[in-house]
Amino acid sequence: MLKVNNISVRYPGGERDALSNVNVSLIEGDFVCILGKSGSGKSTFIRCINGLQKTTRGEVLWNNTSLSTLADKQLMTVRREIGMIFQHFNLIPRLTVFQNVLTGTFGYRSTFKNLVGWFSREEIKRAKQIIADVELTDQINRRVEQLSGGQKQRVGIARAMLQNPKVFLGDEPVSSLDPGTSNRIFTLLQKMHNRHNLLTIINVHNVELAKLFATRIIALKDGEVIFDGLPEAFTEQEFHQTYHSTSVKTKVL
Ligand SMILES: Nc1ncnc2c1ncn2[C@@H]1O[C@H](COP(=O)(O)OP(=O)(O)OP(=O)(O)O)[C@@H](O)[C@H]1O
Repeated sequence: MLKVNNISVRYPGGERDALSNVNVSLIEGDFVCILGKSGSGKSTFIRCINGLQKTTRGEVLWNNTSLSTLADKQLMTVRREIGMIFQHFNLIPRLTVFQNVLTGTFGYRSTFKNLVGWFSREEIKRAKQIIADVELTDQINRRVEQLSGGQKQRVGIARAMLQNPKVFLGDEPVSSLDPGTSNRIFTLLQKMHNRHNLLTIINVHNVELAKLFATRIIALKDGEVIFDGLPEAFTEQEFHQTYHSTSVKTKVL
């Protein structure tokens, strides 16, 4: 489904590669957590996967099609199948839960319909169902700026789900949330993941969460993959290598 083929990224003016020779193949059903210290390349990796960041070398293939060969419009079609959630939620604060969730349909609609805010009966029904799935029915008409962080992330998840995605990408979606709320958000992500047989890829700083929820862990260090395997194989030693040690030793299981 997703093949990351020996990619490297060097930002303009950068002294070293932000990502270096990364090779990964992922399929639907994989729930992948990306671990690594700040600056190890996690966000750059996510941005390469959805085509927001061009690679300096190598290529990202979705179902055997290289992102680098796609025109902007085709890239938008690929992105429509990728639901994104963000650390700072990226919602429209003055709009309600319902209105924010409905923006998840925008990739499928004409600019005119988006501008005038016309939604079909089917879109409205689905939005209400998904809001119920994330347990926010009682908040549906509240402005998003009045919600807690955990509730905002639920809105983010609902908006992404309305896109009908095949892939769920999260760039540190629980970094600003407390441990209990983070756990509940991951539980919800896992529920959506299993129900729709998604490919889920989440950057996370919390190793415990990764070990609890991921089916596969990838650890980055200085832009290189130093671990790729099952959560139970990510032991104290791998933890130390990822977050403390200066030497880079790859372990792919
Ligand atoms: N737009 C940019 N221009 C130049 N350098 C960048 C840019 N974005 C990231 N970098 C550099 O690339 C490297 C990887 O950054 P990236 O944001 O991918 O790391 P990260 O693991 O996601 O970090 P964090 O956990 O702090 O979000 C870092 O050295 C960073 O300074």
